[in-house]
Amino acid sequence: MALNVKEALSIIENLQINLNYEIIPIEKSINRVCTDDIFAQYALPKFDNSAMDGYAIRYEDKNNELEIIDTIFAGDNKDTELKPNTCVKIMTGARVPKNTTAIIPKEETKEKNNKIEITKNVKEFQHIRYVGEDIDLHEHLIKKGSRLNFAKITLLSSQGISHIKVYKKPKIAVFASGEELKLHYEKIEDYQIYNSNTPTFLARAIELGCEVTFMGQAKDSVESIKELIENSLEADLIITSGGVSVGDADFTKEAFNTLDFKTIIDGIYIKPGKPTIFGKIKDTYILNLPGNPLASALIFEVFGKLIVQKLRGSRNIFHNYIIGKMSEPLKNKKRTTVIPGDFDGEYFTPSKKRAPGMVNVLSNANSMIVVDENNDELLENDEVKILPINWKFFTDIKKDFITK
Ligand SMILES: Nc1nc2c(c(=O)[nH]1)N[C@H]1C(S)=C(S)[C@@H](COP(=O)(O)OP(=O)(O)OC[C@H]3O[C@@H](n4cnc5c(N)ncnc54)[C@H](O)[C@@H]3O)O[C@H]1N2
Ligand code: MOO
Repeated sequence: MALNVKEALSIIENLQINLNYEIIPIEKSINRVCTDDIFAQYALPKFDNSAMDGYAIRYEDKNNELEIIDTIFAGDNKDTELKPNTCVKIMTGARVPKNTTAIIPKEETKEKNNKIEITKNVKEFQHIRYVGEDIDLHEHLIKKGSRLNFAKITLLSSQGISHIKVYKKPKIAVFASGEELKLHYEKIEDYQIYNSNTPTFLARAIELGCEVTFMGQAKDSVESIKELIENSLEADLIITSGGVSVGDADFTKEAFNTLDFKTIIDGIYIKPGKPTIFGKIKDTYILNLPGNPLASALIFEVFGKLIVQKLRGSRNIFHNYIIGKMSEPLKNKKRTTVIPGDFDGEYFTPSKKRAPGMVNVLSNANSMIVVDENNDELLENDEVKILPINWKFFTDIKKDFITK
């Protein structure tokens, strides 16, 4: 029996998955998910140091002439101590001498005969970077299940962590079925169409951090589909499309059933894409999406992406959204509906053409909204929850992005 959207999402949220891990150099960990919480093993800064090239002084001496008693460079290991009416020439990043309570930038001093005079107001403790003000010792730096990106790599390298334990990339196998389909590099007859779904899911799974295998294309026979499924059982997830509705050539379900397929979801009350099937053979999950290209792509965005997040070991297994406004009104029929569209940073404009069988929709859409079955009309300027699809957030319109 078909499930509603919340029920289907909750099943995905609660999937119990055994994840494998590996240890890799941090430079190679971009977009991977870490298996453990990571805590700081060093405070940062490790020692009180200067934020400016200039002079370390005792604050109470600020109005006096100060004798330069030493010079300290970043990386020096000196234990110089400031005595009354002395100062130390210091470079940015160098450890401050004992008793330092202010750093005076070079350009705020006059130097003559190995002495300095301060020419500007001084605040106590100015330009000193204190131990631990950036990172405390034992601070929780990275949460288990976080995606590693350049900024997390900043943290890891600043701690001298060279290798990190990450979950293995999920293995995704993709194939399609349908006698009318030809692969994009094959010759095509007038009565045939190109298989655009398989390359779509291969590309999307790579974008989402998976390792993909293209398994080929099944013919419309139980035997052929069965062979492809059996060949794909090393994968963590098989994504296939087509053959899920009630047509005479829809053999996918039958092929699954001969292979001890355990159904987890059999249909979701959503439009498009109601005839979606999700299940498992042994340890391999199978997402059988509808053949219609837009329907399958949108179902993948709403449900498939979260399955991938689970398989990646990510802690982020829920959709997030941005609030925007409708740029135009929209009618909704009595079904929870996924509407692709374009969000310009303020307004969401539904894609003009969006029939389930179309291919020319998502290349011009950066996001989607999911409209509740009980909401039969959205008006212009109504607030909506916008979920990202292609979300790099650059635009072809030059905008003034400075907050004034
Ligand atoms: N009598 C009914 N007919 C249909 C129903 C229904 O409830 N009762 N549901 C409709 C809905 S909704 C959908 S969605 C489709 C699902 O069909 P299938 O998943 O069985 O897919 P196919 O019949 O194989 O193909 C549907 C459509 O998509 C094209 N297609 C399939 N695979 C690909 C591919 N890899 N690349 C590009 N295009 C593909 C295929 O040529 C068909 O046009 O069923 C409705 N019918
Ligand atoms: O709901 Mo079907 O999945 O219209 O395309």
